[in-house]
Amino acid sequence: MKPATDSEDAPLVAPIYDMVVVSNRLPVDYVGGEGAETQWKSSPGGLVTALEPVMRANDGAWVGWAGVADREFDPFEHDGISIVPVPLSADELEEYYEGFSNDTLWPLYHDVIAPPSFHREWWDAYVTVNRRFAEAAASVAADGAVVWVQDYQLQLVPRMLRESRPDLVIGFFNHIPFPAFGIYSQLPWRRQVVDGLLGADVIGFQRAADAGNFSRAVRRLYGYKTRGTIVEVPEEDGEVRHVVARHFPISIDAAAFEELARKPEVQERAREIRRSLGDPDIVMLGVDRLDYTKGIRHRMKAFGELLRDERLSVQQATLVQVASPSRERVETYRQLRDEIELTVGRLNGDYSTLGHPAITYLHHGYPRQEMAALYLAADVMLVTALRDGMNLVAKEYVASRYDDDGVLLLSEFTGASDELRQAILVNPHDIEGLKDAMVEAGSMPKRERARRMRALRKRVKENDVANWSATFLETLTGVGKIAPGVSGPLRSAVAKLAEVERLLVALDFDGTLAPIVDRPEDARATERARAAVERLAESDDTRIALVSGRALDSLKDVASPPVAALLSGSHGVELQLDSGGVTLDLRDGELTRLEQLIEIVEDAASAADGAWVERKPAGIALHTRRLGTSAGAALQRTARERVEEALPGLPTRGGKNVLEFAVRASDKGEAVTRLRQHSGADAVIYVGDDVTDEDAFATLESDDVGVKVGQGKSLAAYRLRGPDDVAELLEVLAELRDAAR
Ligand SMILES: O=P(O)(O)OC[C@H]1O[C@H](O[C@H]2O[C@H](CO)[C@@H](O)[C@H](O)[C@H]2O)[C@H](O)[C@@H](O)[C@@H]1O
Ligand SMILES: O=c1ccn([C@@H]2O[C@H](COP(=O)(O)OP(=O)(O)O)[C@@H](O)[C@H]2O)c(=O)[nH]1
Repeated sequence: MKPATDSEDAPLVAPIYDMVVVSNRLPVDYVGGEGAETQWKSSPGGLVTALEPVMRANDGAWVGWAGVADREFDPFEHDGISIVPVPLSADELEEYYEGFSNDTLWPLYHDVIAPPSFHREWWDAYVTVNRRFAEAAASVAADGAVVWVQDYQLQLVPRMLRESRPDLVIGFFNHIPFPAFGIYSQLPWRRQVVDGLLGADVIGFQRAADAGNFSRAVRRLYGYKTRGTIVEVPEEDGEVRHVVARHFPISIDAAAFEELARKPEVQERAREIRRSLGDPDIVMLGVDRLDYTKGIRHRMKAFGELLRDERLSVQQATLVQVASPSRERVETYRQLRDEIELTVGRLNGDYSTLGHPAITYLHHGYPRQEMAALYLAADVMLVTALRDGMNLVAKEYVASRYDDDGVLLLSEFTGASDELRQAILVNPHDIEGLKDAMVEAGSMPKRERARRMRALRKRVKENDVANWSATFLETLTGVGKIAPGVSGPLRSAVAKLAEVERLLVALDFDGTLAPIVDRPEDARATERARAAVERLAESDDTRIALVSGRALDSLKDVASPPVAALLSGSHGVELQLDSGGVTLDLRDGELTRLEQLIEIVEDAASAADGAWVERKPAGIALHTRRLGTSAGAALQRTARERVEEALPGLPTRGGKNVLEFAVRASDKGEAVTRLRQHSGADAVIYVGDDVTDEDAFATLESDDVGVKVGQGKSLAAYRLRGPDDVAELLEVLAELRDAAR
């Protein structure tokens, strides 16, 4: 690390970074001292744990607060990461961080476990500090850079950035829950906060339920339309901006944790920890920031009652509780510390014997290596949070247990419980249930422990932190390398989908089942894709639908779909459902417009060699693939201008080397909605490659799966490279569905 100095001049920054992360905390906190090595220590909490590997992999800048008031630091480099410190005064620290962030938003967003305080001067400080963070980010972001803002302390930054730097691509990730509207609506500044967030292009949440709560808040406070994961935000210029609000469950560097746990010195340390505890049969472990959301009191109460009722003894079982110091100047946290320490003292006084402590309480923050040793030493990991955005400790425990041993007891109020279903899931408010679960965990047979841990480990490895950031950033920018085949997370999503009773498999054709070719009439699905589609179409509980921009006749010619397939052509204008008929009938005005349209576009196309016009039942498509990029773009511009002049307001839509006009507005989203209704599907998987498929992705709901084929900005959560990988996906789906029956 280069030494950081107090700066006398303005900080040395330049707008050179293509990727900027902005979070309240930097990965290191300034802790004083003179030597370069002793001035900084790692920051607490899961946010830093998760983002550090992401930042190391991207050559970006990390903008944040250095953990100390009234000090300014020049930008510096730490462990390969460019750090841009933002200063906070002592008053701001009190009002923006301890006050509005941790005594207003934190309790409010965690279901008012503690009462939130609302103070107008705290809000003013929050606005001022958010503006400072936005300015700092803008000052280092290159033209068109990606800026990824983190967490509840900085919810106004996306809008502030969009206003000052419309060139930026802006993402936001909320690490904590987003509450139900009944709770959120208590916030006096509820409209400003939602507006601040809507400045982002993509807003990420930990759980689908959080994203749902946010969308509801948008509808209730602003009346904006939301479709699936999309919020339609009207802008001042009259345009409608699409903001994605969906869940991206965060994770850890699972391989790094396993590697740490496999080190002989870590294993020796784990044995040493057990010996120091008097070698009991069962070591129970809790690791948390000392926070009232973590349910530390509930777990101690349950453990104390088990000792009292002699369902456990201290010779048999001991509890190690790491409670790392957190937000110590906030009154609720001080009170909590007193209460916990009183409880520990009482329980130890009542139940400990020499050499057999009831509770070993450690009010310290430990380095990662010690954490890994603790995880290995623990037979039972207790995660009893009353509400927690994710809880990375649960995932770290699983990642460390390469021996397939250990039991995870996990609160259903953590984000982690959405994924870690093979844990013993508990409601920590139910003390009797919690006690039973603790006894069950302590006495679980080895074979059962191994079965559960294997399944948990598979899940954590499949969705690690690299996958989390890649998925978020791909949604944000549409770029990134797509790995070959069906990725682990997509496979997991499909496995979940395979279990629903009625499934709709909706597929685009060109570029998805069939490789793109120069002459549209030559397109054919690959043999493998066709076989997989036919296999899926054989069962009554799975409906196949082809959703194409092509006219229905042309689709039938090239796709030869299975008899049972539902069909949608001309971007949702034509539908062929089970009754066999095609729904489309143009009114007189539409027919006249269609004739005019054909004349204009055919005339424009006749001037360009290689241009090709396709007539559709309710429109026309101008294909420019054979013209080359600039000539194609010029022809499209001319056609667009001439149509706009003669038929103003006619719906148009650009695709890959194609420009389409329609006399009736419809899109693939409407088609999917109609197909969903018709098939009575409980869930939908939609796979498509073109920009016109984005309308379909926009209608998907939280239990659905959207798969974008190829590169490009997309609302879909998953990616595949091309038709061969689509075929593989459909084969996997067919197999899992057969297995689920
Ligand atoms: O910075 P502090 O005030 O000391 O607090 C530490 C961090 O705590 C919170 O962590 C959250 O993020 C984790 C990773 O996504 C997640 O697993 C956990 O459930 C959350 O509570 C907070 O959100 C961070 O901003 C703080 O830095
Ligand atoms: O003494 C400690 C206690 C916790 N942690 C780390 O802090 C993070 C806590 O993240 P979590 O999501 O569980 O909760 P948060 O504190 O962010 O609310 C995890 O990576 C822990 O390994 C740590 O390094 N040392």
